[in-house]
Amino acid sequence: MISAYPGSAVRAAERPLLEAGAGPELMQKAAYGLYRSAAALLAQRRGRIYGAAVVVLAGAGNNGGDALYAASRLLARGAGATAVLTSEQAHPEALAAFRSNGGRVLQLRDETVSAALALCRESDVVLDGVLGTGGKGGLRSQAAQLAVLAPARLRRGESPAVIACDLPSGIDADTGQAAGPHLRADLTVTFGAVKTGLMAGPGAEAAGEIELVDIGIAGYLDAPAVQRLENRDIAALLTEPVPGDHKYSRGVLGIAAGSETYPGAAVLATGAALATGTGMVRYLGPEPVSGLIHAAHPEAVCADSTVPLTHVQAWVAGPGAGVDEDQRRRAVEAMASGLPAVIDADAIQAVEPGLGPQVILTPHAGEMTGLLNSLGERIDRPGVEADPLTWVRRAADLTGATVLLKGWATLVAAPGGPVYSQAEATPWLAAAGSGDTLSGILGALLSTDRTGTRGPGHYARLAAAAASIHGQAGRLAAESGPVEVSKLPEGVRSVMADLLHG
Ligand SMILES: NC(=O)C1=CN([C@@H]2O[C@H](COP(=O)(O)OP(=O)(O)OC[C@H]3O[C@@H](n4cnc5c(N)ncnc54)[C@H](OP(=O)(O)O)[C@@H]3O)[C@@H](O)[C@H]2O)[C@@H](O)CC1
Ligand SMILES: [K+]
Repeated sequence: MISAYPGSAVRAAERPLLEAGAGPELMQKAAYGLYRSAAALLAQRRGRIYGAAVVVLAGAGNNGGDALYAASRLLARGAGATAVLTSEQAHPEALAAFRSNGGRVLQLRDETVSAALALCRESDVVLDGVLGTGGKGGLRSQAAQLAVLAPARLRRGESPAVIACDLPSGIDADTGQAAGPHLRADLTVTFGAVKTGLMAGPGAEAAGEIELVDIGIAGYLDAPAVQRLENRDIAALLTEPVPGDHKYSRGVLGIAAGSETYPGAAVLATGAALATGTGMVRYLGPEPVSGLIHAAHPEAVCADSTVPLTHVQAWVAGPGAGVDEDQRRRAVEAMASGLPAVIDADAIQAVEPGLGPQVILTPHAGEMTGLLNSLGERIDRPGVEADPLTWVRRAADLTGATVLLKGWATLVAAPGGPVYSQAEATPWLAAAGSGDTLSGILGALLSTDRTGTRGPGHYARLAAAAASIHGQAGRLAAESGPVEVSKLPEGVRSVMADLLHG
């Protein structure tokens, strides 16, 4: 499990150590961690550090100090380095160490911006030390013009790789908001604790991979604000069939999805649920959709029945339901059933406050905007996308349901409880039908759930697990070309096999 803390909490945890005079020691630990990550990346990209071209973007504060000390160590290994100073001040001791190891310095001014950008583009690695947890707002003045730098991951492996020191400059360390122009990275090397701003919204996109450097403050931190499940956490949430099980004891998933207008959503949700592993799928919906499901998945049991008359352990309602009134009624009944229920897509419009955490709403940003406005908030879609951490918490608190907000980092909030962030997905999953498969995966996990723990956040953890399985399946599929959503269940089966037996 990865635990994340607001930048303000990390600063508070550092305070007693700083007051005890340990600031320089903490900075050396941070800088050494950054140096090691940069050295590993350079060794991987070009075989050796000797002769590498390094650019340090250094702001006025300790963040720039970290980056300058890290670059000093690279200079000592034979790299060449230039510091681009984005402020009139720089950390004095770190800059002196950098100069004495042979580093060159370029002061960023209007007339040097293009030279600085050219240096970056010709380098092997850029260390972004403009702003860390002390940054307020986005990049200012000439530094804002550096935001055009594209990390190598966006440019098919070309140089330079960008490494963010603690967090990408211009990103809010608490919320992940970009308060204006900001830098983006291939790798963020973060100190003391992962910041929540790396787990949500623009910050999650800008961070790239995340590496944590222990600087000895973990003991001073309280409970994390955001967590991320790793595969061993997900494996502990899964239930495997045992000898003596039958289809009903394993768990039955009811799916009230699809309509004559959008029949495919029901087929996709059913396929994903079966690939995740459930005892049986009972499908409720119009006859033409049942026919398609039978053709693709003969093991599904289909009926045009109601929710109260159908015996299942969990529900999925909403994908592809469109304006079908019967499917809308089934979604309302599923929410009222007391059973775990995934409420997706069109069914989200039927949400009323007063739900329980066993109801899991799975909106994308557009559906989230509609939901929040129906609950009395005044917010538009860009507002939700800019600060998804705030809004996913708000939606969970307003509805009483668990809320999964899809995105580059998918966020899951339990009402009043923990928040999870999963960022395993690939941009290839931004495709029609992708959300339907996520519903099926989550429905299957809920239907077979026998972990017996129902503490706060239990349903949020299962939803986070589903988001991770979905993302990993997408990545696996993307390895062999563009992702075809109807084939995603094959990837889901592989991911499940690894989780269960890996
Ligand atoms: N504390 C510790 O123990 C350890 C901290 N560590 C490291 O320190 C980092 C925090 O360092 P920090 O507090 O010095 O703040 P930092 O992020 O470098 O920037 C502040 C400077 O920038 C300025 N400034 C603010 N906003 C601005 C903007 N938009 N555009 C331009 N300038 C802006 C601001 O000036 P102001 O505007 O407030 O006058 C101030 O001069 C942390 O992320 C980690 O990397 C590690 O070494 C481990 C030990
Ligand atoms: K930074």
